[in-house]
Amino acid sequence: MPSLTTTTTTLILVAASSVLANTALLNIPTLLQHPYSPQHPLSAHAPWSHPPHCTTSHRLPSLNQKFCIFTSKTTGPHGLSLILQPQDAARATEHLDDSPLDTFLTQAQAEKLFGHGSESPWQVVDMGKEGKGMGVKATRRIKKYETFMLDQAALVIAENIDEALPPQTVRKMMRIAVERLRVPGVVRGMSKGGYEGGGEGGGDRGDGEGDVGGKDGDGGGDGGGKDDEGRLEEAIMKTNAFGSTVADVSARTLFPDISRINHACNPNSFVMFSRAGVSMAIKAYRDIEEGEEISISYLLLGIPSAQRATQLQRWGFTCTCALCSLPAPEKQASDLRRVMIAQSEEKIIALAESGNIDEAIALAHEATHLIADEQIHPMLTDEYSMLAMLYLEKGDRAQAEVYGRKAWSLLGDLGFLGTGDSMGEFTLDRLLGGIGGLGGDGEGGSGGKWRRRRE
Ligand SMILES: C[S@@+](CC[C@H](N)C(=O)[O-])C[C@H]1O[C@@H](n2cnc3c(N)ncnc32)[C@H](O)[C@@H]1O
Repeated sequence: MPSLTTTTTTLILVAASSVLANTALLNIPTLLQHPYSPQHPLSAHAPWSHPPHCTTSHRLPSLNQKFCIFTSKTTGPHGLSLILQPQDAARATEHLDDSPLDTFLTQAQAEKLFGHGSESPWQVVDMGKEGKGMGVKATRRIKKYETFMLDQAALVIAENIDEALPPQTVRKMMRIAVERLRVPGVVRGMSKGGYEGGGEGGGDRGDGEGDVGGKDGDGGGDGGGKDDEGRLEEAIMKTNAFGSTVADVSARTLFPDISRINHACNPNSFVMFSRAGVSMAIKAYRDIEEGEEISISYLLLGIPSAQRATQLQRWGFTCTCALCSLPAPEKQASDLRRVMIAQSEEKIIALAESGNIDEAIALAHEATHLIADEQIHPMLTDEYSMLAMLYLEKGDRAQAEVYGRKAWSLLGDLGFLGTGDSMGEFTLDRLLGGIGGLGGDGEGGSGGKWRRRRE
């Protein structure tokens, strides 16, 4: 099942993790008016607002695995439905109160975005003749590295459910999961190219609270329902969901606002997930002008055009972004640079492992120029970290510090070091310790120490 992927290939040190108690000081935005409450006051199924609706697998090798719909109507702006195995949902409850405000913004940033008199820096608009359906545009100038959009998941579904349950059962569960949200219309409206505002029980199927009445363990099999039941929700998840990890489970996750952002191969923005995987932020890669479309890459940054075209087929459109529309000779040159960047990592590691540190350094510098030419500067975090390691290996600690600092600074700008005070000061040891698998202990290349740990 295709889903959007995050775009960074960087050596991720630590994800945003700070929890700043800043919400009390703010004019709390709608986004946070309904925080998850472990003691759900209205529900006999606390922390859930509905009885879990469960279905058990009759298939090998997932025989007897139970998947249930767990809904908290009061989480986030629209409510949240999880379709997970019960033990995973239980683990997920520990994280559901992760407010995107706390995770992604300092107090000053939150005040700017949501404080008194502030207006949303983005809006969902019909992209008209461009043939992209809806999209998101900036309503004011957005600064490079500004975090300007937050969203909370409305629907999370375990990736492995398709192996355990028949498609019509999965579809029915999606339909019920959406129906149980406080604002089902916010999801259902995504298929019509516009969300008109749902409200309680919005959409065309009512609220559904009494509809399913699913008791835990009802073992409902494929249960009733027309065959086309849930096709709308299935289609929406197919084109709009992000791949993410929730409670250590691979999942498809729907973020109603952020899912409106269209693709560009060299986008102006990128996504960040919260540690819990149920909140998301959009950050600018560069300055964005008022009226400009917000774009993210659905694919890994830096891949050549043929690969991009193949992978984008999953979303059912032909890419016409600036990079895909280059004249043939320029596109070929771009592809060549991208292939060279991709190959450089293995070559640098091979050179380092065989003790050719100067050559490895020269190649890493060359890669930084190619990355700059391709305007995919987030990939520089890898090269700068490599250079820090290589210079350290060479015994040039001063240069190692220079490149280590560049890597640290870029990782911070890209949001990988948390926010505000939680970012901490740069030290080479901290950087290299965070990278883990990269070597550079000054003892020559051996034992695979140059291999990096990828997230
Ligand atoms: C995640 S949704 C984005 C929001 C969507 N445009 C809408 O109306 O809700 C992905 C879908 O948007 C469209 N899309 C996204 N980026 C596009 C692009 N660069 N060119 C054309 N269509 C695009 C495709 O139909 C794709 O399946």
